[in-house]
Amino acid sequence: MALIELKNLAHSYHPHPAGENDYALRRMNHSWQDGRAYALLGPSGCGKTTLLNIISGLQKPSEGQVLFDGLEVTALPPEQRNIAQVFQFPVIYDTMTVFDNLAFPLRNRGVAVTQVRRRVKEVAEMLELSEVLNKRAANLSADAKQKISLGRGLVRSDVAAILFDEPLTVIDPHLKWSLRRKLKQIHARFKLTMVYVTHDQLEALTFADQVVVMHAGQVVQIGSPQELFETPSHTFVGYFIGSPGMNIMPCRLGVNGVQVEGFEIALEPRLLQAAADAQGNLEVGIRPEFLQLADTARPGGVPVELCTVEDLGTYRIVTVAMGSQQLKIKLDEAVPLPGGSLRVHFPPAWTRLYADSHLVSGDGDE
Ligand SMILES: Nc1ncnc2c1ncn2[C@@H]1O[C@H](COP(=O)(O)OP(=O)(O)OP(=O)(O)O)[C@@H](O)[C@H]1O
Repeated sequence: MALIELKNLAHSYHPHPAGENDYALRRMNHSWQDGRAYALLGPSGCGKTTLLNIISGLQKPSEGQVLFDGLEVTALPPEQRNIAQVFQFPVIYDTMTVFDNLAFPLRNRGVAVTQVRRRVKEVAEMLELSEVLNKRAANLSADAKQKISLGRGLVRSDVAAILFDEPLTVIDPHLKWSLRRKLKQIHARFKLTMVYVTHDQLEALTFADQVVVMHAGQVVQIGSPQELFETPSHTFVGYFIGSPGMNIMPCRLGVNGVQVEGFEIALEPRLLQAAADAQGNLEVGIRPEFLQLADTARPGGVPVELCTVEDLGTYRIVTVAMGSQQLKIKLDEAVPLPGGSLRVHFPPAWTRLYADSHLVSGDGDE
């Protein structure tokens, strides 16, 4: 498995790009660690497939380099990159048995018969294909065929990386859940370098230990699911991750924090100085999970009007109006909805500040 480095990488499908908007991928520099599972997550058209194809060699970037373990592979085709790929739709040999399909990538490389058998059995067991190993692939369901495709991707242990392009698209929703978990277990067991493209946040957050969030041809954050949730480094990550997404409101600097429509929202003291130095349009952000709703008996907070309460089983989404702004609050079903006049409290530890969409950090590294 390999360390993947992207150096000054950019790609435009235009022969003569005139400006940033002509780039499907804007200039980026990243190192993706050996043995980790990365998910490329973002909405349609943000450049995920372009980036995956550049890593696999299906697409040559118009600028920059791709390195595997320090060796440049930018101009090499996929077959010379020692990678495995799994696509949206099954790529298998219908006339072969499941065993022969799984064995194919190993036999192709002259792996010894006993080793082929051992590895095929191991992968088949993990993907629950053991029962059908001797059946012809042609007679199986679409789900089973895609599992074979996944197995063919996972069967070699000597590949630099395994690249997945929305591999669970054709899978039945019920099975999707178990396959996502399986892939995670397989990763934990074999420590494979995996890059997985998806537009589904649940898929990315369950599968990956590092999620690469993309927006308009740029990587806006690489982090663990927890980091993306707790400290989105870009407002796009705040909106895109979480359900509902982060509450984000325009604000200006106040005395002990920021002001939104004349109401003061406190910031942590270490963030205050950075806030004073920040340039650009300021916005304050907080996740619906961290806002607290109270009645007037609790001192402090910002007065709000109740708009709607959506009951979603184990929790409720409460929408309140704070002046002309609307805020979403996620309340556990066990927490009673306060009555009378309502106030919302913004815990400073969970209140984030953004300048021109980028996180203002109070850690002195901004
Ligand atoms: N072969 C191509 N020629 C010209 N433009 C392209 C080509 N392939 C992709 N694009 C454009 O590049 C941008 C990024 O596309 P890409 O397919 O990489 O995004 P994506 O995030 O994978 O989206 P999706 O999930 O819809 O596949 C889009 O604006 C797309 O229209």
